Amino acid sequence: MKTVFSPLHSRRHVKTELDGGLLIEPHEKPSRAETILARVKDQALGEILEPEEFGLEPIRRVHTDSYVAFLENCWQEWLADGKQGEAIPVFWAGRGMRHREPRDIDGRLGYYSMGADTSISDGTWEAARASVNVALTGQKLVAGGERAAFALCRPPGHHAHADLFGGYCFFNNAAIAAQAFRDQGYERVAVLDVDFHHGNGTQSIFYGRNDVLTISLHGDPDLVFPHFLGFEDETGEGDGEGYNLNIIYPPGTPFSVWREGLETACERIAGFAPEALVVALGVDTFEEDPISFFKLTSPDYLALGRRLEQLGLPTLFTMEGGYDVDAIGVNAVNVMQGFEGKA
Ligand SMILES: NCCCCCC(=O)NO
Ligand SMILES: [Mg+2]
Ligand SMILES: [Zn+2]
Repeated sequence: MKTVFSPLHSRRHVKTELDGGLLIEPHEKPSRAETILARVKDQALGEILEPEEFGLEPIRRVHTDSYVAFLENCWQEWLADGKQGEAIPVFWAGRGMRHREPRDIDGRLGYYSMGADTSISDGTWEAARASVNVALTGQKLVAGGERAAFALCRPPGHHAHADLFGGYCFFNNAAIAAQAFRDQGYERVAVLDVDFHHGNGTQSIFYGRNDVLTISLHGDPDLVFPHFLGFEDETGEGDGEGYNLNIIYPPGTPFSVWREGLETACERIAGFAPEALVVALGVDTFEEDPISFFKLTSPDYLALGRRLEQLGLPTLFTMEGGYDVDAIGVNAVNVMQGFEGKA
């Protein structure tokens, strides 16, 4: 299987993450991608390619122009406002307030975000753009005939809405790739999110549509991020009614239980009969993940990959979460090797 990787991921190098009232070293750190890349090489998974440049048009097929412009200029606006630290949203429109775009950078940061966990600094824009190019290069490989490709995306994307960043995400790499398939004539595309967290961004982007089926297995949002979306009664709206599926599990869920949800998801995908599959691959479902509460083990990711291959679909994997850096390489590459038949 080919892997797409961009050294530009390292331009995303924020030093802070607001967590528990402290500014901690971000969980979403450069070593995540480097560790996965090292495992890809160690396992000789296949050729490693740098991404092509696809420009802003594919991004604008999913994200609003104003949001794209905000992300491009945010850091400079923050500096121009005389701020000393990294850009962190702190003000949002609460209930009864107005959802309008302010001119002040503090207001704009809140207007375009869903939380304060995702600091911005120089290079965030470049890294987020490169991550989209990684996903789109993987999509091009699959559209060009590869059975599957691994888009080693960093920063991740599945929490990003059309005009919201957060959960360490800026551009929704999986959604942009799914839309690229659609724009290239694929009638139906499925996005399966196996990250521990709900793919709220992906859900929201396609919520009213029946050409892209969105499914996510995740920890109960009553207990974890994104907190305010991802419940099982969210099944789509309008033409999209029935084309969104959320499968929720409690703390301590092992693979033996989680795989039942995977089976439900696979059956729904088979019934939808898509022409391509995008897998938003987070491995924060791992038993040792520092911010999650499922109990998957490293061999389980081999079984996950094998099950996904049995769908028989052209498949693009976009890297999402996973924060046990010691294990992230084995776990992510196990999915690819399981897909390719490794026991
Ligand atoms: N800081 C709150 C948790 C952010 C979730 C990040 C993630 O892994 N999403 O898939
Ligand atoms: Mg998920
Ligand atoms: Zn996650």
